[in-house]
Amino acid sequence: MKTALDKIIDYKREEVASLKIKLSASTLHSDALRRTPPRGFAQQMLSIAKTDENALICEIKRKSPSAGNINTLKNPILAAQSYVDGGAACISVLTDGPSFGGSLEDMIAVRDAVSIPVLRKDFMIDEIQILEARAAGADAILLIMSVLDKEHALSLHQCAEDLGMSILLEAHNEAELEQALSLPSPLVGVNNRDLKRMVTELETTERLSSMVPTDKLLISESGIKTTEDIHRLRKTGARGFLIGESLMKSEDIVKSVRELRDIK
Ligand SMILES: O=C(O)c1ccccc1NCC(=O)[C@H](O)[C@H](O)COP(=O)(O)O
Repeated sequence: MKTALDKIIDYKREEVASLKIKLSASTLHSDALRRTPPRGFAQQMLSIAKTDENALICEIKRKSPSAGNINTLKNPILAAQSYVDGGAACISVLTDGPSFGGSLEDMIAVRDAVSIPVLRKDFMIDEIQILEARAAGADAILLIMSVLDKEHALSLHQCAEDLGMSILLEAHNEAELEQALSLPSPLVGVNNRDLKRMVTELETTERLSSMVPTDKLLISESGIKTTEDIHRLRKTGARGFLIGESLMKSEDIVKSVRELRDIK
């Protein structure tokens, strides 16, 4: 049976095919190069983590396959501004429509409204999506190891790097993490959510953390809700945290971000 992730990748292939009919890679490439250079997403994460503070990537997320509706979010800019006021290091904006209710327009609006780096969170399988992301202003992209073999991940990594973007590499198990660690980006995310079984366990970061060398920044992703969760994850050496649902559901986003950021 197909998992939610398999279904997402199926329709991403269709989206990529239509994008290629609608826009040429060379036009997108010129648009991407005409943009002002990307904000340093990796630099921002690394410099905060170096001070032993928590570098939070706060996510704009309306709905998800695991949670259903999270926040109708009429204006993503308001949430993004609260993230900035709370002290987020960077912002991630889900741009997938069918499963997450996001759009590239959300990312553009957020990127224009804030001055911190912004990641286009989507399921990247083709260079054209990366060109589209940079042409729209994105500073960083996510590469999910479970949907890319090593060669494919390396070529997408190269494409993003050539455009000056930062790359967050995501792994959920030992083999994926090995693949992520073989790539140059210093940002290594361990996703606590098993995207195939849709189960979220913070133990995943605890189990895999010892594989991550000190010259990489370990970023724990998904299922992070409380100050206790951050306490627990900091013990693994993680100083980066990617948080969506719990912040999107918070009644006071600024306060929640501040609390999670300030935990030592
Ligand atoms: O969140 C999902 O249900 C999901 C399902 C299938 C593929 C990806 C999915 N999530 C993407 C993410 O990586 C999370 O949005 C991110 O790590 C934040 O997680 P959370 O704090 O649990 O919202």
